[in-house]
Amino acid sequence: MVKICCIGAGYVGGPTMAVIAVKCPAIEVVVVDISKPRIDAWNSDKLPIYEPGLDEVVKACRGRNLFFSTDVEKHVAEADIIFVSVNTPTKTRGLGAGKAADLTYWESAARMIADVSKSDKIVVEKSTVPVKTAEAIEKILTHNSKGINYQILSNPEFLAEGTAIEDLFKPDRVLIGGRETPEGRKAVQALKEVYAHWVPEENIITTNLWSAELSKLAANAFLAQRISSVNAMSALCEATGANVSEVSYAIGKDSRIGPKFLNASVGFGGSCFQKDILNLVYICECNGLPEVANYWKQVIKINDYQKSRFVNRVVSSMFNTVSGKKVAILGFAFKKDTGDTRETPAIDVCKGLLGDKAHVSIYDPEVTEDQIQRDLAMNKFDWDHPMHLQPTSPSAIKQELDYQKIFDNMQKPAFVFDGRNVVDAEKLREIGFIVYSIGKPLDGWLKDMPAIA
Ligand SMILES: NC(=O)c1ccc[n+]([C@@H]2O[C@H](COP(=O)([O-])OP(=O)(O)OC[C@H]3O[C@@H](n4cnc5c(N)ncnc54)[C@H](O)[C@@H]3O)[C@@H](O)[C@H]2O)c1
Ligand SMILES: O=c1ccn([C@@H]2O[C@H](COP(=O)(O)OP(=O)(O)O[C@H]3O[C@H](CO)[C@@H](O)[C@H](O)[C@H]3O)[C@@H](O)[C@H]2O)c(=O)[nH]1
Repeated sequence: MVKICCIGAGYVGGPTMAVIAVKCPAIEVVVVDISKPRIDAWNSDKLPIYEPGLDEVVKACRGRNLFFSTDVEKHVAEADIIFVSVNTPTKTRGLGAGKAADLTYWESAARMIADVSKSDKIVVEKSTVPVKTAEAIEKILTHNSKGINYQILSNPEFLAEGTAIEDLFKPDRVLIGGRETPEGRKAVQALKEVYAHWVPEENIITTNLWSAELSKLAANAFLAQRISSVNAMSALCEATGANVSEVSYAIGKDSRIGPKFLNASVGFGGSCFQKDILNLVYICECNGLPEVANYWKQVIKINDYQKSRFVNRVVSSMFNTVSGKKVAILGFAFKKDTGDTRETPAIDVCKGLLGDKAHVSIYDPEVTEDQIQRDLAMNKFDWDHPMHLQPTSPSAIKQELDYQKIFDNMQKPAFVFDGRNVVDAEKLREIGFIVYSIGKPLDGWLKDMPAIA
């Protein structure tokens, strides 16, 4: 029986391994993590992450050929294929701080693999890493190899949160990069055979290591760039009376552009886009390509602009101050169908409003109050380190929450600011609200109160 061990039981490690286990009953899959609470949760009825369809998949194979354990070394030693799916956050200090990927967790996983292995291993990079990381990992492993043969593969993950199970069941493509040597090709083939249990062969792409590593960063950069492009248009729409939804629809009908990822928003969030673009920018700078670095940096600048433009719109429309005013925030995670708050634009919006002394009440059905408190107290980039390294919840910014706000109970004029273009603006206007929708023709009130980002 082939044995797979995945280091890192997070948003990627948990769902990807559960899907491998359910699709390959003859393979034993063990997911290991240094975080005991996380592993306990994977072994309980309340899984540590919320993803539609995940519960069913885990229940179908947990205890059969899918296991979750903190006994990291034992399972790594026994495995034939080791996936490494640990976090690769943005560095907060030292060389490349604020841009480069922090490979501390990756390096310690690699050193541990070198320490405990007694048989040949295929080591798969599942985490998103800078180009050439495989070379560094190879050095760590072979330097301490004790005659063991290691093959490093890059197999980046393209799942999106909220649709992880759907994406894993039917991936647009699976990408596997490996060394162009006989041993490298054999390792690529072994991993290909795992995916071939359910992914059509033509959707499994094989490349060299560096192409696979770079393709992951490039895919995220292209996706984020589309959002920044449409968000940049949304500002122009507001200034001209055009409607961004109509513009998106019209351009998306061009088959060369396509309709997806053209929804204007308060800005993209999530643990990947910003981190991976910053990483790309850093790699460009390190390779003496400042023009290319600046090009991609602009995607993040527009995203920051969009978030502050939204806050400024809120503040300016309420007579240039929200001090003492009650603002209800509906939704805090970075997108629907997830409880993940990493880099959610809601943090920037709430911090902007709190900075102007608003009284903020926040509700999200998938996010705990404790998590929201922690997010609003944390410094930029600190969120993507394992939970046990994060500060515990403070009480300083705790405010009374009130979910009962309806028009009749609100002070007038009453406002709704829609950062996702999800409310029925016309209906709300009929009730009497002043409504701001990103990139849509402005209500008279908002036109008279120009917001400067
Ligand atoms: N979240 C996504 O949607 C997504 C999608 C594609 C790729 N990625 C990439 O996948 C990687 C993991 O992302 P994630 O969202 O799953 O992160 P995560 O923080 O949810 O999970 C990472 C886990 O690794 C564990 N860990 C860290 N060091 C360890 C060690 N030495 N030994 C054992 N366990 C260790 C942590 O405790 C944590 O539980 C990142 O590189 C990310 O960029 C994420
Ligand atoms: O038209 C759109 C589409 C998305 N978003 C926002 O963009 C962010 C990211 O959304 P999405 O890409 O759906 O979720 P992620 O889980 O961050 O997935 C991205 O990041 C993952 C981690 O690398 C990759 O694996 C996925 O392919 C890539 O889509 C969210 O805040 C969305 O609200 C928009 O504002 N407008």
